[in-house]
Amino acid sequence: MHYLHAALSETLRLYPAVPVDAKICFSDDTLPDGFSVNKGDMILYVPYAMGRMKALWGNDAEEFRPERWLNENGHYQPKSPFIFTAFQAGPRICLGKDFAYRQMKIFSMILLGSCKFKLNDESKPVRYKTALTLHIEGGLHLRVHPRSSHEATVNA
Ligand code: HEM
Repeated sequence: MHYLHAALSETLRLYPAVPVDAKICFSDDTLPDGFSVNKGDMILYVPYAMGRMKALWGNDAEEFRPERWLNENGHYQPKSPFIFTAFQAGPRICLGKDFAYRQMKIFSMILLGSCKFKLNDESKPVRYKTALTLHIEGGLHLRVHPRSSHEATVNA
């Protein structure tokens, strides 16, 4: 379960469901790095870009590597929500975060435990379309094969 939690976090790090998020300043302020903002300014933070920054994730930032979330005992280690911003951070952090992880785990276990998924066309690159939420351009076309009962038991 630790590895699955890590794999889901790694997926959201590289492909955050909310890739860009806007805020409006309520008052004039100075950010921690000295940058000044004025009342009414719109500020954007970009989880899609932050999830790929080498300064935050190291030189392998663009690699899908769930192990980066695990300690030496294979236990999941959460990152600061100010670094892993897929669910936002601070007092307005996503209220459904734990519920979302639970849903994703239940779906992954049921689907991956009973079926194998392959891209319909391995030669066709999967492209993303950034909008309010992250979409796959044209959808993701898959071939789904049921696992044999033996495989399902071994992998359970
Ligand atoms: C992978 C799934 C999800 C992701 C990536 C996600 C991400 C986010 C983000 C980025 C925000 C901040 C939006 C903003 O204020 O600008 C947010 C807010 C929120 N989310 Fe989620 N969310 C997910 C699933 C859910 C689920 C399943 C629920 C409810 C069951 C939920 C309930 C909420 C609520 C109520 C807020 C508003 C919190 C507030 O403004 O105080 N989310 N979410």
